Amino acid sequence: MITIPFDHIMGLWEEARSKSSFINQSVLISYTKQIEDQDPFTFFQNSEKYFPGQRFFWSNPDHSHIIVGAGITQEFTVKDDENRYQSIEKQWKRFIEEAVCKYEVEEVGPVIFGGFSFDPKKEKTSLWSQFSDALFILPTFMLTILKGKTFITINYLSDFNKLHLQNLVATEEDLLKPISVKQLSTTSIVKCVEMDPSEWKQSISNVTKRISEGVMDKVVLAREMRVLFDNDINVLPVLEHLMEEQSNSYIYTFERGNDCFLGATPEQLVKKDGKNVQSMCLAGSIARGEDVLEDEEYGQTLLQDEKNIHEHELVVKMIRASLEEVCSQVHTPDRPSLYKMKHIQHLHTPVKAITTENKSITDFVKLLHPTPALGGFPQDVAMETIREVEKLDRGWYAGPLGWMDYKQDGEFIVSIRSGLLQAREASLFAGCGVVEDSDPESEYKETQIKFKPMLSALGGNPSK
Ligand SMILES: C=C(O[C@@H]1C=C(C(=O)O)C=C[C@H]1O)C(=O)O
Ligand SMILES: [Mg+2]
Repeated sequence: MITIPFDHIMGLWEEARSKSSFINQSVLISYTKQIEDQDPFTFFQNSEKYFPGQRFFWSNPDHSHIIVGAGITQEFTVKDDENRYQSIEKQWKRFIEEAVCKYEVEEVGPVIFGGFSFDPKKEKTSLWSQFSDALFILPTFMLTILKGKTFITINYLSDFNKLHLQNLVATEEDLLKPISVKQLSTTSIVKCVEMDPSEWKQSISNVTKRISEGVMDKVVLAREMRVLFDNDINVLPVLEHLMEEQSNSYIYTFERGNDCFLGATPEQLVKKDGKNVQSMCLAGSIARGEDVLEDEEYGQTLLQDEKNIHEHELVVKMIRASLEEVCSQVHTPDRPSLYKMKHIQHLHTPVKAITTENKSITDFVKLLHPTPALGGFPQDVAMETIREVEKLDRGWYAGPLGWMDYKQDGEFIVSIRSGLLQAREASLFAGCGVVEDSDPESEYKETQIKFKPMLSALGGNPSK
Protein backbone atom coordinates (compact mmCIF):
# COMPACT_ATOMS: atom_id res chain seq x y z
CA MET A 1 0.00 0.00 0.00
CA ILE A 2 1.39 3.42 -0.94
CA THR A 3 0.30 6.00 1.56
CA ILE A 4 1.64 9.42 2.30
CA PRO A 5 4.96 9.21 4.20
CA PHE A 6 5.16 10.89 7.58
CA ASP A 7 8.26 12.91 6.72
CA HIS A 8 6.41 14.48 3.78
CA ILE A 9 3.52 15.40 6.08
CA MET A 10 5.98 16.92 8.56
CA GLY A 11 7.97 18.75 5.88
CA LEU A 12 4.90 20.51 4.51
CA TRP A 13 3.64 21.23 8.02
CA GLU A 14 6.89 23.01 8.89
CA GLU A 15 6.69 25.04 5.71
CA ALA A 16 3.08 25.95 6.52
CA ARG A 17 3.95 26.88 10.11
CA SER A 18 6.51 29.43 9.11
CA LYS A 19 4.09 30.86 6.57
CA SER A 20 1.38 30.91 9.22
CA SER A 21 3.46 32.91 11.71
CA PHE A 22 4.35 35.33 8.93
CA ILE A 23 0.77 36.01 7.81
CA ASN A 24 -0.72 35.45 11.25
CA GLN A 25 -3.43 33.01 10.22
CA SER A 26 -3.83 29.27 10.08
CA VAL A 27 -2.52 27.76 6.82
CA LEU A 28 -3.93 24.76 4.96
CA ILE A 29 -1.67 21.93 3.87
CA SER A 30 -3.10 19.74 1.12
CA TYR A 31 -1.23 16.69 -0.03
CA THR A 32 -2.47 14.43 -2.85
CA LYS A 33 -0.82 11.24 -3.96
CA GLN A 34 -1.73 8.56 -6.48
CA ILE A 35 -2.29 5.21 -4.78
CA GLU A 36 -3.26 1.65 -5.73
CA ASP A 37 -6.88 1.06 -6.77
CA GLN A 38 -9.32 1.31 -3.88
CA ASP A 39 -12.97 0.46 -3.59
CA PRO A 40 -14.74 3.76 -2.78
CA PHE A 41 -17.38 2.01 -0.67
CA THR A 42 -14.72 0.35 1.47
CA PHE A 43 -13.17 3.75 2.07
CA PHE A 44 -16.62 5.16 2.88
CA GLN A 45 -17.32 2.40 5.37
CA ASN A 46 -13.87 2.43 6.96
CA SER A 47 -14.15 6.14 7.59
CA GLU A 48 -17.35 5.83 9.62
CA LYS A 49 -15.41 4.79 12.72
CA TYR A 50 -13.25 7.94 12.65
CA PHE A 51 -15.66 10.42 11.14
CA PRO A 52 -19.26 9.43 11.88
CA GLY A 53 -21.70 11.88 10.33
CA GLN A 54 -18.89 13.63 8.46
CA ARG A 55 -18.70 11.78 5.17
CA PHE A 56 -19.71 12.55 1.60
CA PHE A 57 -19.87 10.60 -1.63
CA TRP A 58 -20.11 11.70 -5.23
CA SER A 59 -20.06 9.79 -8.50
CA ASN A 60 -20.74 11.07 -11.99
CA PRO A 61 -22.98 8.97 -14.28
CA ASP A 62 -20.21 6.92 -15.95
CA HIS A 63 -18.32 6.57 -12.65
CA SER A 64 -15.22 8.09 -14.24
CA HIS A 65 -15.14 10.61 -11.39
CA ILE A 66 -15.81 9.48 -7.84
CA ILE A 67 -15.01 11.50 -4.72
CA VAL A 68 -15.37 10.23 -1.17
CA GLY A 69 -14.70 12.65 1.67
CA ALA A 70 -14.28 12.00 5.39
CA GLY A 71 -13.77 14.40 8.27
CA ILE A 72 -13.95 18.16 8.38
CA THR A 73 -10.74 20.16 8.18
CA GLN A 74 -12.61 23.35 7.41
CA GLU A 75 -16.25 24.26 7.03
CA PHE A 76 -17.58 27.09 4.87
CA THR A 77 -21.05 28.40 5.50
CA VAL A 78 -23.11 31.58 5.47
CA LYS A 79 -25.27 33.21 8.11
CA ASP A 80 -27.74 35.08 5.97
CA ASP A 81 -28.99 34.50 2.47
CA GLU A 82 -27.30 37.57 0.97
CA ASN A 83 -24.73 36.64 -1.64
CA ARG A 84 -24.45 33.05 -0.49
CA TYR A 85 -22.66 31.99 -3.67
CA GLN A 86 -20.07 34.75 -3.59
CA SER A 87 -19.59 34.38 0.14
CA ILE A 88 -18.64 30.68 -0.11
CA GLU A 89 -16.35 31.38 -3.02
CA LYS A 90 -14.66 34.27 -1.24
CA GLN A 91 -14.03 32.21 1.90
CA TRP A 92 -12.65 29.32 -0.13
CA LYS A 93 -10.41 31.56 -2.25
CA ARG A 94 -8.98 33.30 0.80
CA PHE A 95 -8.24 29.93 2.37
CA ILE A 96 -6.71 28.30 -0.67
CA GLU A 97 -4.60 31.30 -1.66
CA GLU A 98 -2.29 30.82 1.31
CA ALA A 99 -2.31 27.01 1.24
CA VAL A 100 0.72 24.80 0.89
CA CYS A 101 -0.39 22.30 -1.76
CA LYS A 102 1.31 19.27 -3.19
CA TYR A 103 -0.30 17.18 -5.87
CA GLU A 104 0.90 14.99 -8.71
CA VAL A 105 -1.65 15.83 -11.37
CA GLU A 106 -3.37 19.15 -11.82
CA GLU A 107 -6.86 17.65 -11.86
CA VAL A 108 -6.71 16.31 -8.31
CA GLY A 109 -5.97 18.73 -5.51
CA PRO A 110 -7.99 20.22 -2.65
CA VAL A 111 -11.73 20.34 -3.25
CA ILE A 112 -14.67 21.58 -1.21
CA PHE A 113 -17.93 19.66 -1.39
CA GLY A 114 -21.40 20.75 -0.35
CA GLY A 115 -24.58 22.38 -1.42
CA PHE A 116 -27.09 25.18 -1.39
CA SER A 117 -30.70 25.03 -0.28
CA PHE A 118 -33.34 25.39 -2.98
CA ASP A 119 -34.70 28.71 -1.75
CA PRO A 120 -33.22 30.67 1.16
CA LYS A 121 -36.31 32.89 1.23
CA LYS A 122 -38.69 30.05 2.01
CA GLU A 123 -39.74 29.78 5.63
CA LYS A 124 -37.64 27.12 7.37
CA THR A 125 -38.81 24.15 9.42
CA SER A 126 -36.78 22.00 11.81
CA LEU A 127 -36.52 19.23 9.19
CA TRP A 128 -33.42 20.74 7.61
CA SER A 129 -31.88 22.26 10.74
CA GLN A 130 -28.52 20.57 10.01
CA PHE A 131 -28.33 21.94 6.47
CA SER A 132 -27.84 25.67 6.10
CA ASP A 133 -28.50 27.70 2.95
CA ALA A 134 -24.90 27.19 1.88
CA LEU A 135 -22.60 24.63 3.41
CA PHE A 136 -19.30 23.30 2.12
CA ILE A 137 -16.73 20.99 3.64
CA LEU A 138 -13.01 20.66 3.06
CA PRO A 139 -12.62 17.03 4.13
CA THR A 140 -9.64 15.76 6.13
CA PHE A 141 -9.33 12.73 3.85
CA MET A 142 -10.51 12.46 0.32
CA LEU A 143 -10.37 9.52 -2.04
CA THR A 144 -10.63 10.48 -5.71
CA ILE A 145 -11.05 8.07 -8.58
CA LEU A 146 -10.52 9.91 -11.82
CA LYS A 147 -10.50 8.10 -15.15
CA GLY A 148 -9.33 4.85 -13.58
CA LYS A 149 -6.62 6.34 -11.38
CA THR A 150 -6.97 6.55 -7.61
CA PHE A 151 -5.70 9.36 -5.41
CA ILE A 152 -5.70 10.11 -1.71
CA THR A 153 -5.73 13.68 -0.43
CA ILE A 154 -5.00 14.76 3.15
CA ASN A 155 -6.00 18.26 4.20
CA TYR A 156 -4.63 19.51 7.50
CA LEU A 157 -3.78 22.79 9.17
CA SER A 158 -0.62 24.46 10.36
CA ASP A 159 -2.02 24.61 13.90
CA PHE A 160 -2.33 20.83 14.20
CA ASN A 161 0.26 19.48 16.66
CA LYS A 162 2.72 16.62 16.05
CA LEU A 163 0.51 14.03 17.71
CA HIS A 164 -2.30 15.11 15.44
CA LEU A 165 -0.05 14.51 12.43
CA GLN A 166 0.92 11.05 13.65
CA ASN A 167 -2.73 10.21 14.09
CA LEU A 168 -3.43 11.37 10.56
CA VAL A 169 -0.93 8.90 9.15
CA ALA A 170 -2.30 6.03 11.23
CA THR A 171 -5.89 6.88 10.29
CA GLU A 172 -5.00 7.05 6.63
CA GLU A 173 -3.56 3.55 6.72
CA ASP A 174 -6.69 2.26 8.39
CA LEU A 175 -9.00 3.97 5.90
CA LEU A 176 -7.23 2.29 3.00
CA LYS A 177 -7.40 -1.23 4.47
CA PRO A 178 -9.59 -3.78 2.76
CA ILE A 179 -12.82 -4.24 4.63
CA SER A 180 -13.13 -7.22 6.98
CA VAL A 181 -16.84 -7.52 7.69
CA LYS A 182 -19.39 -6.05 5.36
CA GLN A 183 -22.33 -4.44 7.06
CA LEU A 184 -25.69 -5.55 5.82
CA SER A 185 -28.88 -3.60 5.98
CA THR A 186 -31.26 -4.91 8.57
CA THR A 187 -33.89 -2.24 8.24
CA SER A 188 -37.35 -2.72 6.78
CA ILE A 189 -39.93 -0.16 5.88
CA VAL A 190 -42.75 -0.05 8.39
CA LYS A 191 -44.87 2.64 6.81
CA CYS A 192 -44.93 5.07 3.86
CA VAL A 193 -47.00 8.19 4.29
CA GLU A 194 -47.73 10.44 1.34
CA MET A 195 -48.26 13.96 2.58
CA ASP A 196 -51.79 14.95 1.64
CA PRO A 197 -52.03 13.86 -2.02
CA SER A 198 -55.49 15.32 -2.57
CA GLU A 199 -54.43 18.75 -1.34
CA TRP A 200 -51.38 18.51 -3.61
CA LYS A 201 -53.54 17.66 -6.66
CA GLN A 202 -55.77 20.60 -5.80
CA SER A 203 -52.73 22.88 -5.81
CA ILE A 204 -51.91 21.65 -9.32
CA SER A 205 -55.39 22.67 -10.50
CA ASN A 206 -55.07 26.06 -8.83
CA VAL A 207 -51.73 26.68 -10.45
CA THR A 208 -52.79 25.57 -13.95
CA LYS A 209 -55.60 28.10 -13.65
CA ARG A 210 -53.11 30.86 -12.85
CA ILE A 211 -51.01 29.75 -15.80
CA SER A 212 -53.99 29.90 -18.14
CA GLU A 213 -54.64 33.43 -16.88
CA GLY A 214 -51.17 34.35 -18.10
CA VAL A 215 -49.54 34.86 -14.68
CA MET A 216 -46.65 32.57 -15.67
CA ASP A 217 -45.74 29.75 -18.05
CA LYS A 218 -44.54 27.02 -15.74
CA VAL A 219 -44.04 26.22 -12.08
CA VAL A 220 -42.59 23.09 -10.50
CA LEU A 221 -44.50 21.75 -7.52
CA ALA A 222 -43.08 19.09 -5.26
CA ARG A 223 -44.42 16.82 -2.59
CA GLU A 224 -43.02 14.79 0.26
CA MET A 225 -43.29 11.19 1.37
CA ARG A 226 -42.41 10.18 4.92
CA VAL A 227 -41.01 6.68 5.34
CA LEU A 228 -40.70 4.95 8.70
CA PHE A 229 -38.31 2.06 9.38
CA ASP A 230 -38.03 -0.56 12.09
CA ASN A 231 -34.42 0.43 12.76
CA ASP A 232 -31.91 3.20 12.09
CA ILE A 233 -31.07 3.32 8.39
CA ASN A 234 -27.57 2.31 7.42
CA VAL A 235 -26.35 4.66 4.67
CA LEU A 236 -23.88 2.38 2.89
CA PRO A 237 -26.30 -0.24 1.50
CA VAL A 238 -28.62 2.52 0.30
CA LEU A 239 -25.74 4.18 -1.47
CA GLU A 240 -24.54 0.92 -3.01
CA HIS A 241 -28.05 0.16 -4.19
CA LEU A 242 -28.37 3.54 -5.90
CA MET A 243 -25.00 3.05 -7.55
CA GLU A 244 -26.02 -0.37 -8.89
CA GLU A 245 -29.55 0.44 -10.02
CA GLN A 246 -29.50 4.06 -11.10
CA SER A 247 -27.41 4.15 -14.23
CA ASN A 248 -27.13 7.47 -16.10
CA SER A 249 -27.29 9.24 -12.75
CA TYR A 250 -25.04 11.12 -10.38
CA ILE A 251 -24.97 9.39 -7.01
CA TYR A 252 -24.48 11.65 -4.02
CA THR A 253 -24.45 11.57 -0.23
CA PHE A 254 -23.83 14.30 2.31
CA GLU A 255 -23.78 13.34 5.97
CA ARG A 256 -24.38 15.92 8.63
CA GLY A 257 -24.29 14.45 12.10
CA ASN A 258 -27.24 12.09 12.45
CA ASP A 259 -28.81 13.31 9.22
CA CYS A 260 -27.91 12.24 5.74
CA PHE A 261 -29.04 13.70 2.44
CA LEU A 262 -28.62 11.40 -0.53
CA GLY A 263 -29.96 10.57 -3.94
CA ALA A 264 -29.42 9.62 -7.56
CA THR A 265 -30.06 12.48 -9.95
CA PRO A 266 -29.80 12.46 -13.71
CA GLU A 267 -29.68 16.25 -13.81
CA GLN A 268 -26.46 18.19 -14.12
CA LEU A 269 -26.78 21.88 -13.35
CA VAL A 270 -23.39 22.99 -14.60
CA LYS A 271 -19.82 21.85 -15.01
CA LYS A 272 -16.88 24.17 -15.59
CA ASP A 273 -13.46 22.97 -16.62
CA GLY A 274 -11.29 25.94 -17.61
CA LYS A 275 -13.15 27.72 -20.39
CA ASN A 276 -15.44 24.77 -21.11
CA VAL A 277 -18.92 24.94 -19.67
CA GLN A 278 -21.52 22.20 -19.78
CA SER A 279 -25.12 22.17 -18.68
CA MET A 280 -28.21 20.11 -19.29
CA CYS A 281 -31.88 20.73 -19.89
CA LEU A 282 -33.94 17.91 -18.46
CA ALA A 283 -37.71 18.24 -18.29
CA GLY A 284 -40.63 16.29 -19.68
CA SER A 285 -41.18 12.75 -18.43
CA ILE A 286 -42.76 9.40 -19.15
CA ALA A 287 -42.51 5.93 -17.56
CA ARG A 288 -40.29 3.13 -18.90
CA GLY A 289 -42.13 0.43 -20.83
CA GLU A 290 -42.51 -3.15 -19.65
CA ASP A 291 -40.59 -4.41 -22.68
CA VAL A 292 -38.41 -2.96 -25.45
CA LEU A 293 -41.33 -2.35 -27.78
CA GLU A 294 -43.48 -0.59 -25.22
CA ASP A 295 -40.49 1.41 -24.01
CA GLU A 296 -39.79 2.57 -27.55
CA GLU A 297 -43.45 3.51 -27.96
CA TYR A 298 -43.44 5.54 -24.73
CA GLY A 299 -40.26 7.28 -25.84
CA GLN A 300 -41.78 8.24 -29.20
CA THR A 301 -44.92 9.49 -27.46
CA LEU A 302 -42.81 11.69 -25.17
CA LEU A 303 -40.75 13.09 -28.05
CA GLN A 304 -43.96 14.20 -29.79
CA ASP A 305 -46.04 15.29 -26.83
CA GLU A 306 -46.79 19.00 -26.95
CA LYS A 307 -47.27 19.45 -23.22
CA ASN A 308 -43.90 17.84 -22.43
CA ILE A 309 -42.14 19.65 -25.28
CA HIS A 310 -43.42 22.96 -23.91
CA GLU A 311 -42.26 22.02 -20.38
CA HIS A 312 -38.85 21.22 -21.83
CA GLU A 313 -38.48 24.18 -24.18
CA LEU A 314 -38.86 26.68 -21.35
CA VAL A 315 -35.80 25.15 -19.72
CA VAL A 316 -33.76 25.27 -22.94
CA LYS A 317 -34.74 28.87 -23.51
CA MET A 318 -33.70 29.99 -20.03
CA ILE A 319 -30.42 28.05 -19.84
CA ARG A 320 -29.39 29.22 -23.32
CA ALA A 321 -30.21 32.85 -22.58
CA SER A 322 -28.39 32.79 -19.23
CA LEU A 323 -25.25 31.22 -20.65
CA GLU A 324 -25.24 33.57 -23.63
CA GLU A 325 -24.71 36.45 -21.18
CA VAL A 326 -21.24 35.20 -20.27
CA CYS A 327 -20.32 32.63 -22.92
CA SER A 328 -19.69 32.41 -26.62
CA GLN A 329 -20.63 29.42 -28.78
CA VAL A 330 -23.56 28.22 -26.68
CA HIS A 331 -24.42 25.00 -28.43
CA THR A 332 -27.59 22.91 -28.12
CA PRO A 333 -28.99 20.33 -30.53
CA ASP A 334 -32.13 21.46 -32.40
CA ARG A 335 -34.42 19.01 -30.70
CA PRO A 336 -34.39 17.00 -27.48
CA SER A 337 -33.41 13.35 -27.26
CA LEU A 338 -34.44 10.75 -24.70
CA TYR A 339 -32.58 10.24 -21.43
CA LYS A 340 -33.45 6.91 -19.81
CA MET A 341 -33.04 5.69 -16.25
CA LYS A 342 -34.37 2.52 -14.66
CA HIS A 343 -37.81 3.88 -13.80
CA ILE A 344 -38.31 6.93 -15.99
CA GLN A 345 -37.33 8.63 -19.25
CA HIS A 346 -36.96 12.36 -19.86
CA LEU A 347 -36.58 14.83 -22.67
CA HIS A 348 -32.96 15.90 -22.71
CA THR A 349 -30.99 18.70 -24.36
CA PRO A 350 -27.28 18.86 -23.57
CA VAL A 351 -25.66 22.33 -23.56
CA LYS A 352 -22.03 23.18 -24.30
CA ALA A 353 -20.47 26.64 -24.14
CA ILE A 354 -17.17 28.47 -23.88
CA THR A 355 -16.74 31.18 -21.25
CA THR A 356 -15.50 34.49 -22.48
CA GLU A 357 -15.24 35.97 -19.03
CA ASN A 358 -13.27 35.04 -15.98
CA LYS A 359 -16.13 33.33 -14.16
CA SER A 360 -16.06 30.71 -11.42
CA ILE A 361 -18.23 27.62 -11.07
CA THR A 362 -20.21 29.41 -8.33
CA ASP A 363 -20.91 32.29 -10.75
CA PHE A 364 -22.49 29.74 -13.06
CA VAL A 365 -24.49 28.12 -10.27
CA LYS A 366 -25.82 31.55 -9.34
CA LEU A 367 -26.60 32.36 -12.96
CA LEU A 368 -28.59 29.17 -13.55
CA HIS A 369 -30.25 28.18 -10.28
CA PRO A 370 -33.18 27.62 -10.19
CA THR A 371 -33.74 26.72 -13.82
CA PRO A 372 -37.34 26.25 -14.98
CA ALA A 373 -36.75 22.48 -14.53
CA LEU A 374 -37.07 22.94 -10.77
CA GLY A 375 -38.40 26.47 -10.31
CA GLY A 376 -40.45 27.62 -13.26
CA PHE A 377 -40.78 30.44 -15.75
CA PRO A 378 -40.55 33.37 -15.28
CA GLN A 379 -38.27 32.61 -12.36
CA ASP A 380 -39.43 35.24 -9.86
CA VAL A 381 -43.16 34.57 -10.25
CA ALA A 382 -42.57 30.82 -10.10
CA MET A 383 -40.52 31.12 -6.91
CA GLU A 384 -43.19 33.29 -5.28
CA THR A 385 -45.78 30.72 -6.25
CA ILE A 386 -43.77 27.82 -4.80
CA ARG A 387 -43.28 29.75 -1.55
CA GLU A 388 -46.98 30.37 -1.32
CA VAL A 389 -48.45 27.09 -2.57
CA GLU A 390 -46.05 24.30 -1.58
CA LYS A 391 -46.62 22.81 1.84
CA LEU A 392 -43.20 21.24 2.29
CA ASP A 393 -39.78 22.55 3.23
CA ARG A 394 -37.59 21.63 0.24
CA GLY A 395 -34.38 22.33 2.12
CA TRP A 396 -31.59 20.97 -0.07
CA TYR A 397 -33.97 19.01 -2.31
CA ALA A 398 -33.73 20.49 -5.85
CA GLY A 399 -30.85 22.72 -4.77
CA PRO A 400 -27.38 22.79 -6.34
CA LEU A 401 -24.97 20.25 -4.86
CA GLY A 402 -21.42 19.58 -5.92
CA TRP A 403 -17.74 20.39 -5.66
CA MET A 404 -15.37 23.23 -6.39
CA ASP A 405 -11.61 22.91 -6.78
CA TYR A 406 -8.76 25.30 -6.08
CA LYS A 407 -9.08 26.82 -9.58
CA GLN A 408 -12.77 27.61 -8.98
CA ASP A 409 -13.73 24.92 -11.47
CA GLY A 410 -16.20 22.23 -10.50
CA GLU A 411 -19.47 20.49 -11.13
CA PHE A 412 -22.94 20.89 -9.63
CA ILE A 413 -26.03 18.76 -9.99
CA VAL A 414 -29.65 19.43 -9.19
CA SER A 415 -30.28 17.30 -6.12
CA ILE A 416 -33.54 15.61 -7.07
CA ARG A 417 -34.57 11.91 -6.70
CA SER A 418 -33.38 12.35 -3.17
CA GLY A 419 -34.19 11.84 0.46
CA LEU A 420 -33.20 13.05 3.89
CA LEU A 421 -32.46 10.14 6.22
CA GLN A 422 -32.88 10.79 9.93
CA ALA A 423 -32.37 7.68 12.09
CA ARG A 424 -35.54 5.63 11.60
CA GLU A 425 -37.22 8.09 9.31
CA ALA A 426 -36.76 9.41 5.83
CA SER A 427 -38.31 12.26 3.89
CA LEU A 428 -38.40 11.68 0.15
CA PHE A 429 -39.14 14.41 -2.36
CA ALA A 430 -40.48 14.49 -5.90
CA GLY A 431 -41.87 17.25 -8.07
CA CYS A 432 -43.04 17.92 -11.57
CA GLY A 433 -43.28 20.75 -14.02
CA VAL A 434 -46.77 22.21 -14.14
CA VAL A 435 -47.84 23.94 -17.36
CA GLU A 436 -51.23 25.01 -18.68
CA ASP A 437 -52.13 21.53 -19.93
CA SER A 438 -51.10 19.71 -16.77
CA ASP A 439 -53.56 17.18 -15.46
CA PRO A 440 -53.37 16.76 -11.65
CA GLU A 441 -53.77 12.98 -11.82
CA SER A 442 -51.02 12.45 -14.40
CA GLU A 443 -48.68 14.82 -12.57
CA TYR A 444 -49.36 12.86 -9.40
CA LYS A 445 -48.44 9.63 -11.22
CA GLU A 446 -45.28 11.26 -12.56
CA THR A 447 -44.15 12.10 -9.03
CA GLN A 448 -44.95 8.53 -7.97
CA ILE A 449 -42.46 7.29 -10.54
CA LYS A 450 -39.90 9.82 -9.34
CA PHE A 451 -40.09 8.43 -5.80
CA LYS A 452 -39.16 4.97 -7.05
CA PRO A 453 -35.35 5.21 -7.17
CA MET A 454 -35.13 6.21 -3.50
CA LEU A 455 -37.92 3.89 -2.35
CA SER A 456 -36.27 0.96 -4.04
CA ALA A 457 -32.86 1.81 -2.56
CA LEU A 458 -34.44 1.96 0.88
CA GLY A 459 -35.77 -1.56 0.51
CA GLY A 460 -39.31 -0.70 -0.49
CA ASN A 461 -41.36 -2.26 -3.22
CA PRO A 462 -41.75 0.66 -5.62
CA SER A 463 -44.15 -1.12 -7.95
CA LYS A 464 -46.89 -0.74 -5.35
C1 LIG B 1 -38.77 17.92 -10.01
C2 LIG B 1 -38.25 16.76 -10.39
O1 LIG B 1 -37.82 16.51 -11.64
C3 LIG B 1 -37.80 17.51 -12.65
C4 LIG B 1 -39.07 17.59 -13.38
C5 LIG B 1 -39.29 16.90 -14.56
C6 LIG B 1 -40.66 16.92 -15.21
O2 LIG B 1 -41.59 17.46 -14.65
O3 LIG B 1 -40.83 16.34 -16.29
C7 LIG B 1 -38.24 16.21 -15.16
C8 LIG B 1 -36.99 16.26 -14.66
C9 LIG B 1 -36.63 17.17 -13.56
O4 LIG B 1 -36.13 18.35 -14.06
C10 LIG B 1 -38.06 15.65 -9.40
O5 LIG B 1 -37.57 14.59 -9.80
O6 LIG B 1 -38.37 15.84 -8.23
MG1 LIG C 1 -43.12 16.73 -16.10
